[in-house]
Amino acid sequence: MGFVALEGVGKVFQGRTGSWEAVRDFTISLEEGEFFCLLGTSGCGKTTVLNMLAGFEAPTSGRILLDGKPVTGPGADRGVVFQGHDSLYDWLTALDNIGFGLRLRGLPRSERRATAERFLKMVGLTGQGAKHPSELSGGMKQRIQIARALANDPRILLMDEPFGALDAMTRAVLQAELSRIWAETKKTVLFITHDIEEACALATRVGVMKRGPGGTLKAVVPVDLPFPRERTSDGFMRVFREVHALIHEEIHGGH
Ligand SMILES: Nc1ncnc2c1ncn2[C@@H]1O[C@H](COP(=O)(O)OP(=O)(O)OP(=O)(O)O)[C@@H](O)[C@H]1O
Repeated sequence: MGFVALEGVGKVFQGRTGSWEAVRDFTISLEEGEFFCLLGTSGCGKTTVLNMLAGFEAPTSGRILLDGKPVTGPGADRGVVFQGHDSLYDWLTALDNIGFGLRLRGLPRSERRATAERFLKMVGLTGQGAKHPSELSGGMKQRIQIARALANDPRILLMDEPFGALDAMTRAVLQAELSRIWAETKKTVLFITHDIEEACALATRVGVMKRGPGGTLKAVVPVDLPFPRERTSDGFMRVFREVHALIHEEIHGGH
């Protein structure tokens, strides 16, 4: 069994207009240290899968195990990074945002500060720690979110389209930074994106989902290319085309 195991996981939401099967029979096993990108068309259930692993939503069928133990709710062993920046606390400085989880865990101020500074540096923002979120650019806020998640030393990083709202240039820079940080920290990452190129640039494996209702894993493509990825290389193009074909079928109705 892998470090993370989703076994026959399903989710049916009960809403005002009836029930909706968001995810059906989703099974995947992730090795420790792997970077798994989950791709799929809008509404196929990607966020629902991530939310269940994060412990924000309970599966209605199947089970989820982290290091052999069932996931029953959120925990410090999982760090979550979202697309928006709303999850940063505006009344705290960037440094205090990074150290927030450490404060909750009761670490002394000096230790918190040293750890927060270390992660501020890791995301390339040394010297910017005294700024508040409203004084930071979108890219900087995403860096702070990543630093905050890492400062808590989670076993796995769960990232839901973290670069989705950024311009193409900032996005490319942050992709490169994340790839470097991943290599440095050896964290396991589950990364959701709509962007095929982003997935092929970052992942050790790309999972493509079938469209909903009842979104499920359709195929897993290993990306056996060295880092940093050369996006114009033949190998990259080959993987890109393979993933693109899988997504294309979902958009255009093939099954
Ligand atoms: N709390 C909820 N109650 C009812 N239905 C929900 C709820 N959350 C999600 N859904 C439905 O489940 C399906 C999957 O949603 P989800 O957000 O997981 O998709 P996604 O693949 O992440 O989409 P996107 O790429 O657009 O963010 C959608 O049809 C959505 O409307």
